Amino acid sequence: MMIKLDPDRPLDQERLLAVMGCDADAIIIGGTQGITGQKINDLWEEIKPFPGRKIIEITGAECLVEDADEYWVPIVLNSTDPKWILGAHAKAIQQVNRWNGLSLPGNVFPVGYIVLNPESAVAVCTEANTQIDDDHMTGLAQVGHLLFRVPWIYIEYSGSFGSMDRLARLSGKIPAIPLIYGGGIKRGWQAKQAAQFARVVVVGNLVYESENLEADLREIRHAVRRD
Ligand SMILES: CC(C)=CCC/C(C)=C/CC/C(C)=C/CC/C(C)=C/CC/C(C)=C/CC/C(C)=C/CC/C(C)=C/COP(=O)(O)OP(=O)(O)O
Ligand SMILES: O=P(O)(O)OC[C@@H](O)CO
Repeated sequence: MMIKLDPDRPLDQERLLAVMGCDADAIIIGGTQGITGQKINDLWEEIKPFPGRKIIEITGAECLVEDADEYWVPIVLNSTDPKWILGAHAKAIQQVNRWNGLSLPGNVFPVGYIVLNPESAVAVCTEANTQIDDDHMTGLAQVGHLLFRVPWIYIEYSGSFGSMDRLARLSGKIPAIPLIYGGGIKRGWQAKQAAQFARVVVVGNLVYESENLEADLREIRHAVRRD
């Protein structure tokens, strides 16, 4: 289980402690809307003192904070606008080159998103084609992982619990491709289903909406535990 924190949403101390104490495999900082360097920095400073793996999802040059364990760079494989596949990246990397020379640190990894909830901000922002059929989705995952060598394919239903039948069919066709699932995980049974087909399950909105976050995260953690 990984937890995605949104720099654009306030997180009180109690929630922060529940997140940092729930034995997540990693904490990801990332989001689509209202992201500024200041907000990323503020959240980073809050989570930095805690042990555990911390990942920054880079959606622009302003997201660069130092000392993260990993930096994930999203590529929206089903975007209809090349900007979100490589255009924004080409611009941002030139800016990074100016600060950091021509090489990228070894802990920067692309992540191939397939965005499937048409109502989500990320689908709207990237003009994702969310109406793809199973074969198309499989092809995108294969191109991402086998051809572009993207280490992770992220099945993104952000804001809604997605189709586990689809996820099962996808993972059945391409069992060797490491999948991340995110979207609408609120209960243990949902996380357990998703974890049957995806190596990583991501929890997002629940962090801000749960009325008993510590217990909810414990339930989800327990549901996805593989040992
Ligand atoms: C020294 C040092 C720190 C070095 C680091 C160097 C480094 C990391 C260099 C990277 C350089 C590089 C190539 C950067 C590219 C940056 C860039 C412009 C990427 C574009 C990313 C992209 C496709 C963005 C659009 C889509 C998007 C926002 C994806 C984010 C992930 C996502 C699905 C979020 C969902 O958010 P959420 O808010 O939960 O959901 P809603 O949709 O409901 O809002
Ligand atoms: O906020 P939720 O719907 O849990 O989604 C989590 C994550 O996949 C968002 O990128």
